[in-house]
Amino acid sequence: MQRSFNNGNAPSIESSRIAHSIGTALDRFIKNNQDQFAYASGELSQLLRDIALASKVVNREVNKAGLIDLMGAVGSQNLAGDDQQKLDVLANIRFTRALAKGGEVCALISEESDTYVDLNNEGKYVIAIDPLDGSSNIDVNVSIGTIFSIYRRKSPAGTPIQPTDILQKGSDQVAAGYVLYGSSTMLVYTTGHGVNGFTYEPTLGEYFLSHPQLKMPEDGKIYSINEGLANSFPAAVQEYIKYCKDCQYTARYIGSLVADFHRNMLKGGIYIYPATAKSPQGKLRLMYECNALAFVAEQAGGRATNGKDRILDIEVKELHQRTAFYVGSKNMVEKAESLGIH
Ligand SMILES: O=P(O)(O)OC[C@H]1O[C@](O)(COP(=O)(O)O)[C@@H](O)[C@@H]1O
Ligand SMILES: [Mg+2]
Ligand SMILES: [Mg+2]
Repeated sequence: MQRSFNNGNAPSIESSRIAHSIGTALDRFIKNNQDQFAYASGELSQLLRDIALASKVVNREVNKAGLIDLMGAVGSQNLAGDDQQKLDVLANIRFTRALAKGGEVCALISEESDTYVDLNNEGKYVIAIDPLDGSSNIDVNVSIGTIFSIYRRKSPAGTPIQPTDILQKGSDQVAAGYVLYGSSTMLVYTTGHGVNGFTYEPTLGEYFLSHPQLKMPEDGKIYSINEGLANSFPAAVQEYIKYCKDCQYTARYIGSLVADFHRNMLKGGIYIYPATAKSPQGKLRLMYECNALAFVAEQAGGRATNGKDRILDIEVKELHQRTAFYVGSKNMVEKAESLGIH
């Protein structure tokens, strides 16, 4: 299949290089783009390979969750007070094990763990992860995901982990991305040199480049927000929703952040989870949900804010810190900001 990248004009060298890289296996792609990583590329390869490996196992379990008794809750709650689903816990185990075995990670921050977990003290990286995003959709066979942020530790490898290693701002991320377990399974990530998407080929058991250099349209006609909570939204958010309706935009809300974000990145749109009466700080977590998607969004030409600050500039004070989240097409987020969202 030949894709034209510039409306039928003679493809530029860059676009034909990109066109021909479609179908490149993830490992090969990382090797071919070693210059894209500030640190020793072997370490990034290993880290992404560990995340890809765990996601393949989780993907297999997600696909047959109903058959292998992986539906429903385990009876305990995480620190956020969410009922932990069996797949939340299992995905957390799969990623923790794969990253521990890989040896590159010294500390793991997870939605499903109250405190960070020490892995390999010689490791140079800290990872924040939402092992299973969209938990309310697990039992109803709707797309779910995994979200990850990768940081370089600040303290020397082999020394005790310091708070400064853990509580890093989003702008300190060296790589970030997500896995989407949808009609197909995709791994999408950035190392600060654009965003690339890989589709999983289950018979070969490998991810292949399918969406090179993803760009988020600057404008869109889709808005994603849980309007069931509208009565407790700030006035400016209600005003922005009215603006979207007046423009006859399309309302789309899956209820899985990764899936709503991914659609809006491809088609153009805005995802909003504001502060509400129930969650006055917002619902979503800065370290393992918003920072990663904000990095991906900005690298794809989009924008991410809490209404006042750029998400990536927000100081991190605690592991499970929440934030209001407005992310998506640049002009749509700016429009919402111009109405005074906060
Ligand atoms: O049900 P609500 O309040 O609309 O919240 C849905 C949001 O909460 C989340 O499910 C939170 O993530 P987890 O499932 O990882 O806890 C997001 O994926 C989703 O966008
Ligand atoms: Mg989540
Ligand atoms: Mg989760």
